[in-house]
Amino acid sequence: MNFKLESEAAMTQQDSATAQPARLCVLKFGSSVLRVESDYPATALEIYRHIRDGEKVVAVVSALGGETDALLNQGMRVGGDAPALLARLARVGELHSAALMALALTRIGVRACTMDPHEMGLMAEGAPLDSNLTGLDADAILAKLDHHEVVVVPGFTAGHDEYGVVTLGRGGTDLTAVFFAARLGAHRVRLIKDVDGVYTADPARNPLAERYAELSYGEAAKASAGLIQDKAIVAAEAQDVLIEVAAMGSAEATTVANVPARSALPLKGPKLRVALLGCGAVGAGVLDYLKGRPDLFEINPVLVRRPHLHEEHADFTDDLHRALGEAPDLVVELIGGADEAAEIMRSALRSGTHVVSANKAAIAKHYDALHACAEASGASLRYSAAVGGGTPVLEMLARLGGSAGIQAIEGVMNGTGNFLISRLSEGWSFDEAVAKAQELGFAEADPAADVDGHDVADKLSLLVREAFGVALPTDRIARQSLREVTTEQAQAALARGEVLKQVGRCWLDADGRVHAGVQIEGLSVDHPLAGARNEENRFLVRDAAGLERCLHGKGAGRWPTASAVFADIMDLQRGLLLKSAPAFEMGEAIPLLRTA
Ligand SMILES: NC(=O)c1ccc[n+]([C@@H]2O[C@H](COP(=O)([O-])OP(=O)(O)OC[C@H]3O[C@@H](n4cnc5c(N)ncnc54)[C@H](O)[C@@H]3O)[C@@H](O)[C@H]2O)c1
Ligand SMILES: N[C@@H](CCO)C(=O)O
Repeated sequence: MNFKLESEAAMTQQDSATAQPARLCVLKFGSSVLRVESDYPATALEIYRHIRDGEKVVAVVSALGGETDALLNQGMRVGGDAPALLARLARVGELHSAALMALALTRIGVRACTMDPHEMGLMAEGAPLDSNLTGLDADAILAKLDHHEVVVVPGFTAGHDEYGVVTLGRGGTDLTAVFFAARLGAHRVRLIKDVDGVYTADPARNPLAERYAELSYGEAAKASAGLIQDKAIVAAEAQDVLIEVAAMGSAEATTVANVPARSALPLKGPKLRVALLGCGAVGAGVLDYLKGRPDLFEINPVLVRRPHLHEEHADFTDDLHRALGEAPDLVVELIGGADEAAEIMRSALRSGTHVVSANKAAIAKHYDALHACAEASGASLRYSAAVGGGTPVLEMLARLGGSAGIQAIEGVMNGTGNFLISRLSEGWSFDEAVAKAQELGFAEADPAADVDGHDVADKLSLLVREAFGVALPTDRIARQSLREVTTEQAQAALARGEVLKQVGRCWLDADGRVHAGVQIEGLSVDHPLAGARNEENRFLVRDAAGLERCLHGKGAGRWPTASAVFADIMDLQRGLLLKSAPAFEMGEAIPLLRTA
């Protein structure tokens, strides 16, 4: 059987840049959320949420909490009061933070870079410690966004004709974010803080303080009392940039725009009780993320095979009934395997419990039964990580929907397989490479599923469902095993200017029939899939108009996969919260009285 598309050449030659440009979103993370080094992973998740929604992100970051003061104090101690030199020193905190943020994003498989002010043509005028932004080379940023999902920008600092570099005054990262939104045409900036909006008074000190849903720039300047930098509010009004003030992971925000003040209805729901089943490569990452939000989740004892191997025995169990507890709101299934896992998910869904899973084997095999149970009870079933790990390909298909008329999907969609081929071409033996993939947490419990193409076939079966709406069982998808690849073949391909790849492909033919297959192919080095390294996944999605979209990410491993699972959990949490307060969107226009 020939799996190649007739029009493959045309498909692969087309530049992904010809597809619809992604929406751009400017997010700002201040030192109220970047307090310590361990805050970077949670912040990376917040950015990932926007990428899943199909946006490109400019993430503007502050220094870690306390670092700017520490630098300024150090400067004063060592050399006294020389503003231009202090500005050079103080900005180091933001440069440091931007690099850490880009690294945290890379860990979960997001293509991120950071740029220094001189690389972005970011210029300011004024006093060295209190300058105002005047120029930006927007094309330089947009060019970076062609090949990255995120550009991380150090806030608070810019170049200066006289002083070389300067800072923008305390809270200056807000100003950087507003300026970038205006110059990049985003017209909206989301400032992520440790509060979920602007209140009539500091809610940490005054429990009677009320949150604004919306307020004008002038009101914001009065009410925010330093929460938003004053210069940033003035710049936003002048440049017609809408400001949102929001907490991490929140559905809510206070909007600052040219609108009258309006109060927000309280939006508080009970914590979700989570039953986590499995604490292996992926489950341990998800547990870490869940524990990071004790304000949102209560966790039942986690299901594992050998509780005594875990440090806190009491929090683990090998008893499924104990793990499920009385009535969890959500079951997170990460035990793997097709039938037992599917039975657990079916039973949960039947009783109205929401389910999040990464298990392509179970969902591909029991797709109809699982969805029928969810539909009957109204419970949600989410499985973003089942295809692509942290690469949000299912979300892309859902966004394109029926209207785009997807014609074909091809991809490198097994991290283990790609890792194996990469190692073989470096001269490793097959067994050494498999053992390493297992050690790194990429491989399935039985790595034969990765090696013989079964895992890719499960993923294709799910892609076919989501893209074409038809059933194509895994066992009807022909596949070629990686066992057929030798070190010599991998190296010979490289010598010919090709790379071997395990390619999964599904497509609609002219009669509307769906085909799919998995095969090992030599791709020329300039093929869009050829550059996928190690556990990376890449997908090419072509629609009826011939437009092609290329999606990159990490397809396997703890953090990319756990990030996708946790993003499903957070989407569900936000959805339930909004559902529990249907009046939220329609909060009344009530002028607020200051309570302090
Ligand atoms: N590892 C990845 O990179 C990755 C990526 C995407 C999707 N997935 C999917 O995520 C799921 C979990 O994968 P993983 O890599 O974490 O697997 P894993 O083997 O590392 O972890 C599974 C855990 O579940 C436990 N378990 C299995 N059956 C159990 C049972 N009956 N009772 C108690 N404990 C049980 C195992 O002991 C193990 O600790 C699988 O469905 C896999 O296909 C994994
Ligand atoms: N074993 C799978 C996990 C992600 O689905 C892989 O290597 O791609």
